Amino acid sequence: MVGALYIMSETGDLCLELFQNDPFYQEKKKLLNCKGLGVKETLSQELLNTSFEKLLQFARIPNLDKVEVYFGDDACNSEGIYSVRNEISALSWILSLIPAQLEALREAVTSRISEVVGSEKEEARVDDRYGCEKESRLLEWGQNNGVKSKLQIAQIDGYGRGAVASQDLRFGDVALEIPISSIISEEYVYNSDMYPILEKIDGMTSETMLLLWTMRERHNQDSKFKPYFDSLQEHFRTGLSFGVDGIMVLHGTLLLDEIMQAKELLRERYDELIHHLSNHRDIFPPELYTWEHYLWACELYYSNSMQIKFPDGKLKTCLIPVAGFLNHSIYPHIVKYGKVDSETSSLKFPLSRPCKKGEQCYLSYGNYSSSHLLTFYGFLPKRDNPYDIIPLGSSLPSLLLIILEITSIVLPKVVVSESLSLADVDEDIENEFSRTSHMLRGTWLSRNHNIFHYGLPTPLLNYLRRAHGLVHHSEIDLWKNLEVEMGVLESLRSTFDDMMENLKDVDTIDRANADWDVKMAMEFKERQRKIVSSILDSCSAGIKLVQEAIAKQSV
Ligand SMILES: C[S@@+](CC[C@H](N)C(=O)[O-])C[C@H]1O[C@@H](n2cnc3c(N)ncnc32)[C@H](O)[C@@H]1O
Repeated sequence: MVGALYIMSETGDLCLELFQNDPFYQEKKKLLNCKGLGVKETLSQELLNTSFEKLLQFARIPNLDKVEVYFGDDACNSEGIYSVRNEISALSWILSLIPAQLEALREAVTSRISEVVGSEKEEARVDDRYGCEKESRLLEWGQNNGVKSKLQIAQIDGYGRGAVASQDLRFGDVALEIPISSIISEEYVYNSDMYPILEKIDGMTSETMLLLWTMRERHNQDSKFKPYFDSLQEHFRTGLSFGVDGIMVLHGTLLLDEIMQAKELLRERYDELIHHLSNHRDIFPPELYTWEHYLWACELYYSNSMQIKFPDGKLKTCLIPVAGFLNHSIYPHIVKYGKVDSETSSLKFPLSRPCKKGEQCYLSYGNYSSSHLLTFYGFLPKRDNPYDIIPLGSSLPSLLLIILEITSIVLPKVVVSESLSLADVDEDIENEFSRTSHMLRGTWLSRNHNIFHYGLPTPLLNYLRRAHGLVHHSEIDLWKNLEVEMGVLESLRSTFDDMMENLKDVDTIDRANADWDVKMAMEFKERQRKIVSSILDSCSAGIKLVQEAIAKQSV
């Protein structure tokens, strides 16, 4: 629940409200205020059909996620759209809450959903040479086991297998429905001979039990899920399977450490598990529990499992036959799918935006960065990923060091607008993002490159200004302290200059003939370079703007 939208019974007016328990309540309140809106708004009954724009403006804000809140209004396009994801969430949120009697309004929202997406349509290039026999067998199994589908499975260029709409699908249509009985969940472990052994192992989680069950069940010729296991890939190509050459290419990126640490952790866990299972060879045959098989199962769960809420309220990690063919997109069709419908005892995948016959139907795996998608899913999104952020925290010690150095060498100089009391200042500081949650991303995603913005995120700039001793409350304070602005931009530029230096490739690799992991690592590094280079360009352009302003002031 991101906020409320309800009809007042006495007047029939529509009420909109941002909930106080929203984790970004203060930031969202500010964003609403910037648009001339309050945290509670009422749209009168008579004006309802004409005040659609106001309704949408409001609805976007409760539906912003952490990254969108952080980059704020600077990332909006000229029509006020923050992102396709946010726009779809806002529109489907409105649609899910406005009552049937407001027919004209419902129609306006539905038609806007199709418009948002109109520009994001992607043709699926189906590779007809691939027979899809295993996939057809799984679909047939699905049909016999109560799966209802409006999707076809095909081999799609650049995606492996994928799901294509077999008819025009509209907002709200259920593309896929899977009965609970066809979902692989922890229940199968509890009913197996493994459970009495596994439950006695300290720290054993239901996820690990299910993983160990899967490793054996995959080879069971009589398994209820045989067509599903047969349809899975022999090898997953995720970051966890990167070879030495691929890893070497990642030198200079934060991803290198992430992958190395993830692999080390998995190896440690495997060694511990094997130690426990070695006394039960009849139930855990050693040939099925090798490191290679364990890594395969981990990659299967990372790239194919879903977290599903069951009617008992429990969140369970599941493997979902047929739904496992849905690929991810930054502009997904299916966003809300994580809850079993207790009336039908099935999991439904409804559309949040239309999908035409023949188009690939995409799911949202989550708002993940490309480094996460590469490590755990083994792909990079086709287009710019707005979640490709460079976090400023423990993973970026050099920048933090500079920030801390700045804090300790510059004498605190507090600039407060006359009209503000000290209490206002404290509240303002507390409401900012905490030091550890600052981030940067490609500055081409911002439309504000003016002085004091530079395409860089405002919360970070404000944090750095404060580290330079400047607490400001209006642009006038910034104009009066242009030397602080200069210091902020120069320290950022110097940090990212170092980062760029580390991202340079030492050797030239023959990309066309390189292995899959080397190619992917090169592509990832190239994207990192593009982001860092845009930050450097913004710093340089900003420094020029500030220099010009200083020169003008001194005339
Ligand atoms: C749940 S499966 C989807 C079906 C998968 N394509 C297959 O052939 O089995 C997830 C895997 O699909 C691939 N995938 C998902 N989304 C993708 C995308 N946008 N681009 C490329 N590959 C994608 C990745 O290999 C990922 O690990």
